[in-house]
Amino acid sequence: MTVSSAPGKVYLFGEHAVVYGEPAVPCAIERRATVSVTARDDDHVRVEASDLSLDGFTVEYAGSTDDRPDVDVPAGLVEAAMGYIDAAVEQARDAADAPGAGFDITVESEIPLGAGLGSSAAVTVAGIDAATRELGTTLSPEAIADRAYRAESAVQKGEASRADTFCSAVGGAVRVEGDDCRRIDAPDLPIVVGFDGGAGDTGELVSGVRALKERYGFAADTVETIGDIVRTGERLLDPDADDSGAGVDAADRIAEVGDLMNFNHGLLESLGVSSRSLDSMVWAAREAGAHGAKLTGAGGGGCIVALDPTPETLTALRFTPGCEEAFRAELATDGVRRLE
Ligand SMILES: Nc1ncnc2c1ncn2[C@@H]1O[C@H](COP(=O)(O)OP(=O)(O)OP(=O)(O)O)[C@@H](O)[C@H]1O
Ligand SMILES: C[C@@](O)(CCO)CC(=O)[O-]
Ligand SMILES: [Mg+2]
Repeated sequence: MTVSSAPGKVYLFGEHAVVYGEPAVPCAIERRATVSVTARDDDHVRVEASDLSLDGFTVEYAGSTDDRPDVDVPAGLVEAAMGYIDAAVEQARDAADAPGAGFDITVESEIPLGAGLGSSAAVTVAGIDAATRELGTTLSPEAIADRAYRAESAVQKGEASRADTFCSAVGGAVRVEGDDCRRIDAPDLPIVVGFDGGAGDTGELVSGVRALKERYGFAADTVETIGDIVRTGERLLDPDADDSGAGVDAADRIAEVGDLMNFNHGLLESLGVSSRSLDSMVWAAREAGAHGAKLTGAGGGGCIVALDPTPETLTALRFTPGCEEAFRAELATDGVRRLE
């Protein structure tokens, strides 16, 4: 058996705009998906993903193409839910030049699904890494990132950037602009996450932004302005990379990163990807004294990210109607981790 894990992420800034070639800065967080893979004698794929919940159903299923799960859920839903694992298996078979390889796969995850914390990227990255190693091929984190991007892109019908998968594969804070992906130095950030218990559909939300952008010039400008926020923010995170932020006190720089996150949230809201519960968690964090707060990931529901070194935001979120869970998130310095 081969076991790999990969982290989820929050976006400090840049989601959605990154799909159109603007830069984005996601940060990996210590919430992981763990995938265990054992090669089979035949070409079947059996998947156990017990925390996969589909509109209120929790299913445990087996089979990739032939023996689909025996549950009372429409086949299309299961197909959609299994897409990332199927795509990861395809990438691993291709990388190891073993088109007929079969696997028993178990997925365990601490990352809520569809909530903006990159569960799909983490499952895909860990799945590709474990399955390729099980077949005797070891890829670099960058090669895993590239294959995971191709897998996510296929499932999301081309509506994906490299940001989530690169961040999950290499860990830390990263900067992604088109095909240019790199790790960046970032200070230790006091990250707090609020989760409304809900989810958004990444593909649908991305299409919504695309439609607005095609219809209105000012929506296209909004996407470009998000890029400007990222270009300003990255100089604050890593003043050594560019001396425009040098000489500014570290605490002041983190406070300014918070201002930029607030600005970024407003623009995401105007692009139609926020929700009432995300907005109310953002406001709860701001009123509690957070440096800044914004939705993270595709939006529509799910998580917000705030910066606050004090316990105030965490406490306020826990008392905010609509917030189901709030936690402090450690930056994950490791990306994909090889456990067995
Ligand atoms: N534990 C898991 N087991 C199996 N599949 C999972 C698991 N976690 C996530 N997935 C897959 O990822 C899908 C969710 O991906 P989606 O991109 O919609 O949200 P996300 O990655 O959590 O958030 P975002 O992309 O906004 O950061 C699930 O529907 C499922 O197909
Ligand atoms: C909305 C989006 O920018 C981030 C989802 O976590 C989509 C993507 O980059 O693939
Ligand atoms: Mg995703």
